[in-house]
Amino acid sequence: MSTVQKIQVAIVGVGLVGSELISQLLAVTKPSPFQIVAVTSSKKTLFGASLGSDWKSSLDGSQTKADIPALTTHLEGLLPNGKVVVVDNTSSDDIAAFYPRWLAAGINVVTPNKKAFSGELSLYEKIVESSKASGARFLNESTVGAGLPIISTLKELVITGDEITKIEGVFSGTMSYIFNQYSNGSPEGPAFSSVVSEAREKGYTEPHPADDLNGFDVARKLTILSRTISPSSSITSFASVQTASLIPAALEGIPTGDEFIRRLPEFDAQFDATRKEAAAAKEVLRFVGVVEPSTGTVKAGLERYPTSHPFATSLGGSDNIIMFHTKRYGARPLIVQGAGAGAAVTAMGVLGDLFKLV
Ligand SMILES: NC(=O)C1=CN([C@@H]2O[C@H](COP(=O)(O)OP(=O)(O)OC[C@H]3O[C@@H](n4cnc5c(N)ncnc54)[C@H](OP(=O)(O)O)[C@@H]3O)[C@@H](O)[C@H]2O)C=CC1
Ligand SMILES: N[C@@H](CC=O)C(=O)O
Ligand code: NA
Repeated sequence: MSTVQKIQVAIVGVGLVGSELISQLLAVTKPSPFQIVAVTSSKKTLFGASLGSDWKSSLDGSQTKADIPALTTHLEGLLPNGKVVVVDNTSSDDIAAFYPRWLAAGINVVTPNKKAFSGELSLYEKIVESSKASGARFLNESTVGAGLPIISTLKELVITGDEITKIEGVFSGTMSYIFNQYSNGSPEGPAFSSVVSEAREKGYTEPHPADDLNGFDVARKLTILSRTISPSSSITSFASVQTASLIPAALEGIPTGDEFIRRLPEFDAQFDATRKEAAAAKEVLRFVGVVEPSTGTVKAGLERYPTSHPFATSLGGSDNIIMFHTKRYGARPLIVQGAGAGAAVTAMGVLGDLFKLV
């Protein structure tokens, strides 16, 4: 009788999403197709195939320092036993830079980290080439819309020959939460800084919330979508996306999220004036993104919508709403909506990608 080989999973990054992913992996119905072979924080690594719910204390007690090149060598040694996958749950450029090496070696990559797919085109091209050469896959569903089926839907539209005319929507769970709370047509409401803090406490923001408020997180998602439509998309990096930042000039470049959040209340009056202006016109504020391949338009910014518009009436919590306008779907776009941030839904998207390797 042949034994089914388990997929050997190495987890890099055990913050909100990484910890939740481990919980979801440990809860997969037995016999699980997965075996966790390594867990790495920014400081330590734990090797071993018998991780249980006490993995955090085991990792804390590990004497093995975090060392990605050493982890890579270890994983290469496991390839003869069956498929190996690295799950990158960091937001690190340094970890993203390892993807071409992993893929070239035959190690699959699954990740919610947007950096590799939205940064310099040369890194993205190396990733695509390395994957093609070895057959190892990179899967990144949770990079856009967290667990919502955005990347998989787009890939299916493209591969079946539909023509994407426009993708538009609310792509940031943080921005969605902030403006759903902050701007509902009334001139009064909570302070801007307080809703930003709430979004952070709920686990929606990037490790540094400025990466959400400057629009870069949305610009990265739009870059990923553009490259998914066409790997030869002309976007050289997310930095070339037309993006309107919400960060007051005096708060640019603040190194830590804590200090950024502490100083934000200084600018509440400025944001309040924008809310009042919108309310006076019976409009709400929403941070939206657009990709229009035919014109090469890729842009993200704060827009005003009538209080009757679906962006005003149908969004709650951290909802994303993404509308795919295509030739086949004609005048009525294909719409995907739901929570677009948070540990549970993001880890679910990552786990869903892992199942695609089974
Ligand atoms: N939260 C969400 O709703 C969503 C998140 N994502 C993406 O998921 C990823 C993780 O987000 P989240 O869990 O919220 O962020 P966290 O900040 O909670 O977790 C990130 C973790 O990565 C660790 N880390 C950083 N560098 C390294 C390294 N070199 N080696 C190993 N570990 C490292 C950090 O450790 P340390 O603290 O020690 O530096 C931290 O624990 C990000 O890329 C984010 O953009 C995507 C969709 C939604
Ligand atoms: N910070 C991001 C997390 C998901 O990508 C967001 O708010 O959407
Ligand atoms: Na998604």
